[in-house]
Amino acid sequence: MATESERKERNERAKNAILAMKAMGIPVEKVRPVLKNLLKEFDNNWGYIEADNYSVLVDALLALPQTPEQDADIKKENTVLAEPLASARKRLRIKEEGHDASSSVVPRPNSAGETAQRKRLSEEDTSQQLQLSRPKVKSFPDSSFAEIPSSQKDTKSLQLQACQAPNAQVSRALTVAPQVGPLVPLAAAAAAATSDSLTTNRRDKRPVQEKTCSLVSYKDLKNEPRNSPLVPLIQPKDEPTYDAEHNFEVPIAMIHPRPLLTANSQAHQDHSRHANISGLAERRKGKELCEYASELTAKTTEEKEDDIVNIIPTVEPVEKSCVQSKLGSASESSSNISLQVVQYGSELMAMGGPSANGKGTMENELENGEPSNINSHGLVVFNHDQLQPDDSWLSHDVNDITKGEERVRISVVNEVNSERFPPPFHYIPQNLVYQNGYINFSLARICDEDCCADCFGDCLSKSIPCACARETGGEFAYTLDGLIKKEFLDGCISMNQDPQKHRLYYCMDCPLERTKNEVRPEPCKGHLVRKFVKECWSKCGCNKQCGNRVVQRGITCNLQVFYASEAKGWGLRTIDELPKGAFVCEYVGEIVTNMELYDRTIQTTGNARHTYPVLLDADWGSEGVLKDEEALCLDATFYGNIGRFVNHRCFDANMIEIPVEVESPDHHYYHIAFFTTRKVEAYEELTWDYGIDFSDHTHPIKAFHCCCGSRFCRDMNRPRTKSSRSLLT
Ligand SMILES: C[S@@+](CC[C@H](N)C(=O)[O-])C[C@H]1O[C@@H](n2cnc3c(N)ncnc32)[C@H](O)[C@@H]1O
Repeated sequence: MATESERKERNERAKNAILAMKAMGIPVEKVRPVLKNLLKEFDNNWGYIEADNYSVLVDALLALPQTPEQDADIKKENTVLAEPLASARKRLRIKEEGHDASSSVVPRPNSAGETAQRKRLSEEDTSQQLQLSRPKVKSFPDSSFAEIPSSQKDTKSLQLQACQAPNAQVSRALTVAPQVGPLVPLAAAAAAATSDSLTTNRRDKRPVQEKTCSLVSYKDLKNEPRNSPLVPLIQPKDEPTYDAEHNFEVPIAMIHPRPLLTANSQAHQDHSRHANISGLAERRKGKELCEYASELTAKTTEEKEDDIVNIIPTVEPVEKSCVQSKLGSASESSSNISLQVVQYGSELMAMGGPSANGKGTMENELENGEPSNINSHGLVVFNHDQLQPDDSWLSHDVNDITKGEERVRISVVNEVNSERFPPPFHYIPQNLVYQNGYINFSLARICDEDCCADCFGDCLSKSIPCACARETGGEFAYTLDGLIKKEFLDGCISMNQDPQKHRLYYCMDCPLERTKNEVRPEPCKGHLVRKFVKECWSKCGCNKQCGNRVVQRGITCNLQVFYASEAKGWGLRTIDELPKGAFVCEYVGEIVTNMELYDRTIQTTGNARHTYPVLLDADWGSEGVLKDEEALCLDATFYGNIGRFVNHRCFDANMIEIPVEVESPDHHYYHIAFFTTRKVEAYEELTWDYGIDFSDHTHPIKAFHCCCGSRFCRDMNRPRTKSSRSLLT
């Protein structure tokens, strides 16, 4: 048994080794298994490992495969560490024979601790940093945004771009971005835009003569089964529920190392930069580094060999069913190590192949708390996927896809197939201006009658509603329980389900049509005028806990990203039961102008998986002629929140999108907030109606075949089940 002081000393030495490697740009998780094996190999003799600035360790690490090809070669071996260990042993032998030939084997670190190879790496890093802040999408053939009439025909104001079904093998095409300039946070955009903003106009609207939209009642509704009166909403049939028992613990977040050796990944670059600027991420990394170090040394002793992986509990449990399904087959996974190459656009990236339970071994290990690949000596043999230098950027944190950006953790599970993570994107908790969108958050634009400067505490507790309730007819939209009021909610549901009963505005000069054809735009197809919720904000006197501040407080429900089905791909579900009218999350993305969206769309490849830009047109009708920079939408393809995982359900979705005004009285910009349309069971999938017109065959981009499972499904070409066929007859 090691004494306490020996253990401490080992911890210290392991930490130093890891830090030394980290300083050279080698991530912790790459160092860990190699160091572990070296210690085993050298009978815990640290002297060998520390000699010559850890030269044995450096050599072993540099001998690891750096490319998928090398990887594939070494894959023939049973253990990927065989070669580095052999090389380390050879070095040691040479050393013991008195010939330090390290420089002829691998270039030694120079005084700055940098080998030629590492120097090349850091040069690559720098050149990547000089590239762009956002990825470019390849072109969608014939993908004119202008030709997106589906939601218009459906009378919903959400403009959705079709994207490829997620079960397609080739997903999105993230490549190096065009030089479009940095993202501008909303506050910065606002600051830059305040010079002309001093106005007391309630909405900063244009003069009356500019008003060019006229109120026209909606006719010409096509073919949808929406004439039916409001029907009681039904339980979705395709959304699994689980016997939830919250008594399992999951390991702490995976570390996201500084990426190495990526040839062409802009998203990779962004990912690491994003992680670096996050104080929380840094703190986590520091914590994990120490944990890795102590875990490593603790496990190199005889007495700990059987206990290779520590389970570090986190605060968030996952449901029993998920974990149980993995536990069942974890032990089989060690024999099933394969390399799967997945194409992302033009880039080939190696990803961990599935284990017997359909999951990567690392994932099994992390989630089960069991090392999935322990050899006869009790050593952890890391699979290729765990050692791939360039797949780290692909990895979402399965324990918290938000990476600490939200108040709650949101885990990722896949109980269906071996897809480990959703495609990469940057998690942002709030909308960010991409570039040209004009958004002005100046206090001066909010006049006194548009806020409740004299309020104190909680506006909802007052007998007379404050000024902020005026937008919603003098009554607050929220109940004391923080739910959206039934009448308000039912009004919104009815607008979606029965649009013909509601007003449509037709722009004289529609921004959407302008993007399609600037010279000769087609007539406006019409926009629904939606009801807004107005929340109290910073110019109000109430406090942050005021009941009229719900959306701005962010996500509070326990949610989970899960693999919904092969047909639909990833989805979002609630872990707890939710009452009707509960705020779930916002749809967050980059705020782009319709012109910018159009440019993006025409750069997108035909087979890219594209998330759905959502048009912010809820108040276009009352705004006169909108300038390009005022006609906005949200694109969550590259930057988004969990809202991007919400799948579509025709007609009776359990969530609805409601426009919420928070910082700006200007309804060009607002928040799109999802509220439940009914009680939602624990582990039920959360869905919303995208408003797609599946019968619109003139659309240049084919919509997915809807597998929503609703008896009101509008997609006549959907894959039919027996029961849905019988419903039609
Ligand atoms: C906004 S994304 C939703 C998240 C997506 N499932 C994923 O894996 O990232 C929209 C895409 O999800 C898929 N999808 C959403 N709802 C669907 C449905 N009812 N039936 C089939 N596919 C659906 C389609 O591929 C669609 O293009």
